[in-house]
Amino acid sequence: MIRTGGVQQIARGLCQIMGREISKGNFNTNISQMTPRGTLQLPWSSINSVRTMAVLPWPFSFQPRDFSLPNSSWGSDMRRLYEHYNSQCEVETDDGEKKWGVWRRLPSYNRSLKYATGGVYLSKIIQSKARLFTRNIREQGAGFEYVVFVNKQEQKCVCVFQAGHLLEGPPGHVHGGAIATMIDTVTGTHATYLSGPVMTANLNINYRSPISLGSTVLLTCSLDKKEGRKTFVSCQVTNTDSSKLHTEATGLFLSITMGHLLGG
Ligand SMILES: CCCCCCCCCC(=O)SCCNC(=O)CCNC(=O)[C@H](O)C(C)(C)COP(=O)(O)OP(=O)(O)OC[C@H]1O[C@@H](n2cnc3c(N)ncnc32)[C@H](O)[C@@H]1OP(=O)(O)O
Repeated sequence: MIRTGGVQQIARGLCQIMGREISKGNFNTNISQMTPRGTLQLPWSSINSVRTMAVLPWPFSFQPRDFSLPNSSWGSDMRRLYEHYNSQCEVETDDGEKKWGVWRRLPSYNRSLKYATGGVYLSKIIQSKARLFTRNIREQGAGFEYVVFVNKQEQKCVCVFQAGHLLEGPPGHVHGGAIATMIDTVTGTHATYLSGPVMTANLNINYRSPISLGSTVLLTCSLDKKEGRKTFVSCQVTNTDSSKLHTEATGLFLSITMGHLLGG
């Protein structure tokens, strides 16, 4: 039996991951939880044992690894596009003051809810070995390497995605299911950022041209409309200079209460 407080804490954790907070049942953007470098100030920083370990860099600490940060497997296109958007997350005013830019980098963990809630309620809803599907391949560069940036002003988000060798479908090219996974992940993240907790109700995907294994592509998502509990998002997957369309998709996301995930 989950107490109401537990459900609220899980919901709050999910929203903190997305840079939002719950206020009297509404979702409000809360950029005050984000540090100047675009990462989230998460509640576990107040937990003593974690704070003690936080001085050590991953993988030598129990601090969760943020998978959206560059690693040695990233190729030049991936790094260049990361820098391009990351440099617009923070701008310097004429008097040298740092201010938020139009983009935010979203951190990415392999067990978002656990880290967001300190793991207190996680064991009651998912197995201890559960991991986020896109973040469960240990070898860097072998699977899904990606980083998501959101632009609240334009209700737009981009994902820079480098497809590793374990995602092969047709020889030398990326599996359609892996592309669908990334589209679901990024459109779902965008819908969550805009509307709070959602689940995918419908995805329509048109594959226009194959994606070479190992290449970097851009997923660009925009909000089409919101109607009550429904958030409609569209997505284009292109090469890095947007001159070639690989895939296009539309998604419908339904807002849910955390009770929906708990089977309520
Ligand atoms: C922090 C890390 C973020 C990572 C992001 C990862 C994103 C990954 C997202 C996912 O993969 S979610 C997993 C895949 N999705 C599912 O498993 C969802 C399974 N389906 C459900 O749980 C329910 O069907 C759903 C929550 C989607 C809707 O059930 P509800 O009972 O809440 O809604 P209901 O069936 O009453 O429908 C509400 C409205 O939506 C409409 N609707 C529902 N499903 C639809 C559908 N498939 N197509 C079109 N319309 C649909 C429905 O007609 C109705 O329209 P009206 O209000 O206008 O009458």
